[in-house]
Amino acid sequence: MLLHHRLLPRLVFLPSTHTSTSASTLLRPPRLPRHLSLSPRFCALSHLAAPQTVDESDNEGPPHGDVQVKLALDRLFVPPGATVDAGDQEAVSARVLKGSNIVLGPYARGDAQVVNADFVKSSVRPDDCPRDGLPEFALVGRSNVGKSSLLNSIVRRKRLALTSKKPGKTQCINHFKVNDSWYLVDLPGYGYASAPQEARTNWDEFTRNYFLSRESLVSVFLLIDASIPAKKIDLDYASWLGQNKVPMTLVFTKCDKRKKKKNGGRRPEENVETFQGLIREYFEAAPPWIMTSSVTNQGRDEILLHMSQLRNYWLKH
Ligand SMILES: Nc1nc2c(ncn2[C@@H]2O[C@H](COP(=O)(O)OP(=O)(O)OP(=O)(O)O)[C@@H](O)[C@H]2O)c(=O)[nH]1
Ligand SMILES: [Mg+2]
Repeated sequence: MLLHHRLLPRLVFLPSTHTSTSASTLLRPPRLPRHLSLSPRFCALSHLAAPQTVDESDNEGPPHGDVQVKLALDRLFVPPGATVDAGDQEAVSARVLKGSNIVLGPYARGDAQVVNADFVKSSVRPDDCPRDGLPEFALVGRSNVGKSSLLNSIVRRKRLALTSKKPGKTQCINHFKVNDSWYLVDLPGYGYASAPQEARTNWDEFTRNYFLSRESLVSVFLLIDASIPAKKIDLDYASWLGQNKVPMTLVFTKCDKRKKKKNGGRRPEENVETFQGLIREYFEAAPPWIMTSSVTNQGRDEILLHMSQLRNYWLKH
């Protein structure tokens, strides 16, 4: 079993019981086999979250009283080691990171600042990646979604990772070491329509092999462009990560883009809400998500705190 699977308790898929609407049918990821629903290993950690009921009655009538508390808590990501008291919603909401559903737990400590960051190497095969076993986070998403820009924003450097207006800029698995103790990994994007089919498939396979084989991978950060409506390819990617039990955080990018007309008439917050609604149908519990902008640095400190708690938990277990 890969070490990083220990961070999975809240990222288990659930086959959807909802009836389809026309919008969600268009974007619906493939149905998941039943055996991927909650396993005993994950149940052992279910005290971390309020219990969830998934029968059809959940859809009947407006939530009220205890039910409302329960539904709200179900939408939070409660990190390993944290407990949530369903009767103390105020205390819980004080621990939720701004622009996210991520609750700050006991593993978030004072190591969430970037002191130094260096490019280490580009690898063309998962086997070529650094072998020092330090924990790492991989940034993946459609070409041009802003992976390299987010990396630069996180480490407060303008050009540590190369960015471009043209999709397809990043090639290979690029490792950047932060504070001499953990890695940020910049990856090639998926879904670049102008790339030759063969090259596109190879990069995709290459990235997915890395996710499946890399023992020091703490979590994948799947970037979604919040300035445009939800794309099926992103839901499919999230679905694939879930089916393969790869821990993930959804990172919404370009949240500074507010020109309604240019962005199909919808604000980033609306696109984020829609994406979450679609993804909720397939997860037993909400995956962690966070809103960011590499232009305003929105979400930068919050991402660092989230990474810190995941890393500290990973190192201790
Ligand atoms: N407004 C805005 N633009 C952004 C943001 N992040 C990235 N961009 C722009 O989006 C374009 C692509 O950014 P990159 O960081 O190169 O994207 P990438 O995902 O690394 O792309 P590939 O390496 O080609 O897969 C660049 O023109 C960036 O300036 C953001 O948060 N807000
Ligand atoms: Mg890039």
